[in-house]
Amino acid sequence: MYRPVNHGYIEAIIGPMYSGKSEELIRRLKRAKIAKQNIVVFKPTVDNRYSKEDVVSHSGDSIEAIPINKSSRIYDLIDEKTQVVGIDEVQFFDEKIVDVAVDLADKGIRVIAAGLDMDFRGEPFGPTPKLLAVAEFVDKIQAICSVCGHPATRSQRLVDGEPANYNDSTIKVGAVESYEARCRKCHVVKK
Ligand SMILES: Nc1ncnc2c1ncn2[C@@H]1O[C@H](COP(=O)(O)OP(=O)(O)O)[C@@H](O)[C@H]1O
Ligand SMILES: Cc1cn([C@H]2C[C@H](O)[C@@H](COP(=O)(O)O)O2)c(=O)[nH]c1=O
Ligand SMILES: [Zn+2]
Repeated sequence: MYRPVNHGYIEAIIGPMYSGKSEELIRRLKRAKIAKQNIVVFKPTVDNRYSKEDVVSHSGDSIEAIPINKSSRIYDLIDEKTQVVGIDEVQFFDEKIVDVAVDLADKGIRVIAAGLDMDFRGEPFGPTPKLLAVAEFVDKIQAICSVCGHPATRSQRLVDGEPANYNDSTIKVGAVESYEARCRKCHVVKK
């Protein structure tokens, strides 16, 4: 039977909240498992929303993951048998996550990273833009705008039901109580 040799590359799955990034990450990782690939999945410790240990989508799909607070920890937690590395919420990692992803791909590992491309202001979020530049494959996916039903590319942060202020802190873990998916036209940031 034909078995391809390991060939490393970086796959990025990006888009706003609720666009299906985690679902797609989980789908690819579960298929890699079916192919008997050795996988290790990471998430940032700050993301304790649905679970501390698992990657969990808004629709309830999940896969076991290792929470870490520093990208270099990945080296301690993989071994020579690791063939696929999954990373969720990549926007929350330090900038070194890009070098780690490149290094793993150079070593023949398939790296699949999912995360927000933009913060609630509609501005590039953390290390995601750099990761896109070095990725072989980028899937930018959309949610459904909660206002008009068109494809949503932005994450609307709401504070007491009102659009958040531009000067709010960038990181605020949350889901439906604080965020909606919106299109460019319906996205509002108070300045
Ligand atoms: N506005 C929306 N647009 C699309 N899907 C939504 C929306 N609100 C909730 N969902 C749900 O979110 C799921 C995607 O969740 P998830 O993979 O966790 O997204 P992401 O990781 O991009 O935030 C969809 O399959 C759907 O069930
Ligand atoms: C837009 C935006 C989001 N966040 C947080 C909110 C959630 O905890 C995650 C995104 O999760 P998802 O899997 O993509 O739904 O990020 C934030 O901290 N700051 C922001 O600007
Ligand atoms: Zn809209």
